[in-house]
Amino acid sequence: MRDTPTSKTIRQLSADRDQTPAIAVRGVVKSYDDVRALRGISVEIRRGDTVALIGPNGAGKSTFVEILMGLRRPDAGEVHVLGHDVLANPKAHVDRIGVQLQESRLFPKLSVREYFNFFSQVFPRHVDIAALCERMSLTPCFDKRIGELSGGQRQRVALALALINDPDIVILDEPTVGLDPIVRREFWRLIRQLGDEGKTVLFTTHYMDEAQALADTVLMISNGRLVAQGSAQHIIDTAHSGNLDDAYTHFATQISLEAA
Ligand SMILES: Nc1ncnc2c1ncn2[C@@H]1O[C@H](COP(=O)(O)OP(=O)(O)OP(=O)(O)O)[C@@H](O)[C@H]1O
Repeated sequence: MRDTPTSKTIRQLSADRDQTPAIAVRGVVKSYDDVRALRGISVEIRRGDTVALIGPNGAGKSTFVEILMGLRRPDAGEVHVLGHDVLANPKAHVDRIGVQLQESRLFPKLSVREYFNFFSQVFPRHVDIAALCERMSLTPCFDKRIGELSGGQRQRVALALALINDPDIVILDEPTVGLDPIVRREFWRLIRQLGDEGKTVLFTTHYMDEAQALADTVLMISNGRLVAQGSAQHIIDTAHSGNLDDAYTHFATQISLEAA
């Protein structure tokens, strides 16, 4: 007799699938000619976690994120995103990821409406545009050009575009850079909401207070290596420092001295 799955086994299968890490990376190495950008990164990120990726300029953060997105191929290692083997099929996961570009990369002459229309055509599954605009407080600027908006509004457009396909993983590149303290806090609220909705959020930042305030897990990359990972408090305790700023300096300096 053919084995038909019961509803229990289907539920179990779906529960098992949900336990697949959002991101699982093992032994990832990447060089650009003689520059060793990543020197063996291994990390697992649980679904629904908010993760801050921090590290000095040139540490390898962008290379790491680009590999997760399937835009760059590592020289060695394994990369799984939402259970998909990214190296075997770099496109299988792309419609489940949302990426916030730096607002400065948006074309100033296009309107918010044109951007939203374009992005919603790109993705077969997308959220209700009017509701997304409302949530991002962009309804009054819907027909304005990007060049007419304030920095905070442009950044909200960039975040909204990352959410258009209702992604499971949201990647944010320095989401609050250049924003005033009030708008920055507003962004923190929006990012927390994404976590509350069960989305996995991975953001890069140079602001330690931001990493501390938002992240369940902080990944600290220095010179192509993952030098610390865990909650902000765990990293602070490991470095025997009083705050994340000092812990960051501690680990980054340690690695620079080892590399010298
Ligand atoms: N396309 C490339 N060709 C050659 N070298 C590169 C390329 N992209 C990055 N690199 C080098 O690889 C190293 C890691 O760069 P990466 O951009 O990943 O670091 P980052 O942590 O994102 O830096 P930043 O915070 O400045 O954006 C750096 O030494 C950088 O100069």
